[in-house]
Amino acid sequence: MVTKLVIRGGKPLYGKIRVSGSKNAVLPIIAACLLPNSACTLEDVPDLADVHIICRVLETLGAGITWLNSSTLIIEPPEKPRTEAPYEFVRKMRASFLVMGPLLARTGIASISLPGGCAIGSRPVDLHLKGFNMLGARIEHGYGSVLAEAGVNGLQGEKIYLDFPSVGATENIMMAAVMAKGQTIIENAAEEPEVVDLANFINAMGGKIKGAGTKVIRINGVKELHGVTHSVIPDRIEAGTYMVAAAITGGDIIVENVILDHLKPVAAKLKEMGVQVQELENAVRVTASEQYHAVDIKTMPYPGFPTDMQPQMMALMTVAKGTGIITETVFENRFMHVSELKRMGARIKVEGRMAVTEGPARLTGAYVKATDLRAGAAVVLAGLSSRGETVVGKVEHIMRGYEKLTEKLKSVGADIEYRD
Ligand SMILES: CC(=O)N[C@H]1[C@@H](OP(=O)(O)OP(=O)(O)OC[C@H]2O[C@@H](n3ccc(=O)[nH]c3=O)[C@H](O)[C@@H]2O)O[C@H](CO)[C@@H](O)[C@@H]1O
Ligand SMILES: C=C(OP(=O)(O)O)C(=O)O
Repeated sequence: MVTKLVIRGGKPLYGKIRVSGSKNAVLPIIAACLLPNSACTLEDVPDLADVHIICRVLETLGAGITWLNSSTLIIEPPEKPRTEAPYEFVRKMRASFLVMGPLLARTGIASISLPGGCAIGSRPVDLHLKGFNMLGARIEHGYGSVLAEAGVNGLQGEKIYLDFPSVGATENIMMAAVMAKGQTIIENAAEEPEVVDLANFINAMGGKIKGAGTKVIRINGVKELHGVTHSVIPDRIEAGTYMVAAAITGGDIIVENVILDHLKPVAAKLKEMGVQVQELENAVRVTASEQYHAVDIKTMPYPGFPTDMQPQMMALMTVAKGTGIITETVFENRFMHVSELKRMGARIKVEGRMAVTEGPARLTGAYVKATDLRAGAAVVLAGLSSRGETVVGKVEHIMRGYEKLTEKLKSVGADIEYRD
């Protein structure tokens, strides 16, 4: 079993990398495959640990899963889904909780283990449950699980205001409401591109969702949905990570299969630091400069700067000149990478939700660990630009979100490999 990544850094990366389909778009889309009355085909599905987990969850609920090839998936919905998603899966991946909305829509009842917190925060699901409750489901907690049950009349459309534009709550409520009676309005909804991809998928199946990508989403309930073929959007966070790889190694990479519109805040901050970012057709070229300047970054819900790119940008900031302030507003504990980057020579101080970087630091290889997915990406990026050898432990976190990471990086000249 693979347990670590070994990187011999200091090489500028040159060439082309193709970005895979989005992890965070495909997970809710796979959950939504429980909704229609016939099979769906999903294209550009990334071959990732998280994708295999959600597929196992669907199989447990009675769905049929067939891989046509490494990126095409056929999902046959169960005629009568089972209604329980056990802890075994939810423990491994919080996004398993996204089957609750579709199960409620299909069967009127769902029992899912409560996902605990994780390395980046406590991550409650209160907003998901509040939404289900407003649609008429009774919510009961017990034995580490949550049971949601619609009354005899099924779910009823309602106006739901989210206290925070939660991505998962918006998606889960949208999926629950798609076959409810009447109209559901989600106010202060998440505007992330992954929410839009899910809405497009559901609409192609016959759903009636308007406004996805804005703060107000209107869903008119329909009686049933039918299977379709859908191509998943490119992964904006994977793209952003490779953009930083070009910059931090002093290289020049064309990142292909990119919707640059989804990466506006990342591209803007890279340019502000002095990185050259050139838009191409469905691609972006990122060319390094001699010296970068530190900037201030504040993570926000979309279209703000994505929290999922914060650790990678912090890695780049450590080699930039001057003082930069990174403020994390989305998750309360997303600075686990700081101590790992410091082991590599970075100068960073954390004060509450702010991290202050001082640079430029000359990074050196070290033994570090991937404390979570994007923290792992940050230490890989730092390792690629460091002198000497970096060994990254706990790579299972990285494998959750980066398809063919070593192959892609090797193809642009990196010296990197997974090891047992
Ligand atoms: C699989 C997936 O798509 N994951 C993404 C999704 O996670 P996820 O959907 O879990 O993120 P949310 O937008 O829900 O969470 C944002 C904040 O809201 C809080 N919250 C959320 C729900 C709730 O019921 N109550 C509550 O308080 C969370 O604790 C967190 O502090 O969006 C995050 C924010 O862009 C990304 O970092 C994750 O990569
Ligand atoms: C935090 C992330 O994912 P998840 O919500 O699945 O933990 C991420 O993709 O960076």
